[in-house]
Amino acid sequence: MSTNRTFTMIKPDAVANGHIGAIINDITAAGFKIIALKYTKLTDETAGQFYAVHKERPFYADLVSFMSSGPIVAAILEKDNAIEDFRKLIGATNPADAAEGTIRAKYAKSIDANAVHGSDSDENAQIEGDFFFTAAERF
Ligand SMILES: Nc1ncnc2c1ncn2[C@@H]1O[C@H](COP(=O)(O)OP(=O)(O)OP(=O)(O)O)[C@@H](O)[C@H]1O
Repeated sequence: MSTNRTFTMIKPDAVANGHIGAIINDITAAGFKIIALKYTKLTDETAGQFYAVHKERPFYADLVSFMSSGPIVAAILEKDNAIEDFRKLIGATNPADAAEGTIRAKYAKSIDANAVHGSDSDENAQIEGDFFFTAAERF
């Protein structure tokens, strides 16, 4: 299992608000290399599968319907210390708590519409990347 990769999604709010380019620019400027990239849309079913770990949480239904409400961008990123550095780059889950200059501080509106996803472990980065990309789609 790779320890230098993470998985991200630019969520429907940030796509709808025209922030794809700015967010990808912030990501590459921070030293992440794009290994795979896809503009796509989740259905209720695929969003439910992706977030199955949160099934028992009170916000699960809202999260699934939000994540399938519009197109997203999915990507696998590579950098030393990718998981931790990417979570620093995006900031706290709730943009109200996100440090100045982080992606969520700049582009997110609320805890549910929080602009981006970042994997929380090497294991989940692998699982989440595999959810969206075949081996032939990684470069
Ligand atoms: N209290 C909440 N109310 C509404 N949505 C929430 C709440 N907590 C988390 N979420 C949503 O569920 C997602 C997953 O929650 P988690 O606790 O894994 O946060 P995270 O790891 O910072 O976010 P992500 O997994 O998207 O990077 C969050 O990004 C957010 O969109």
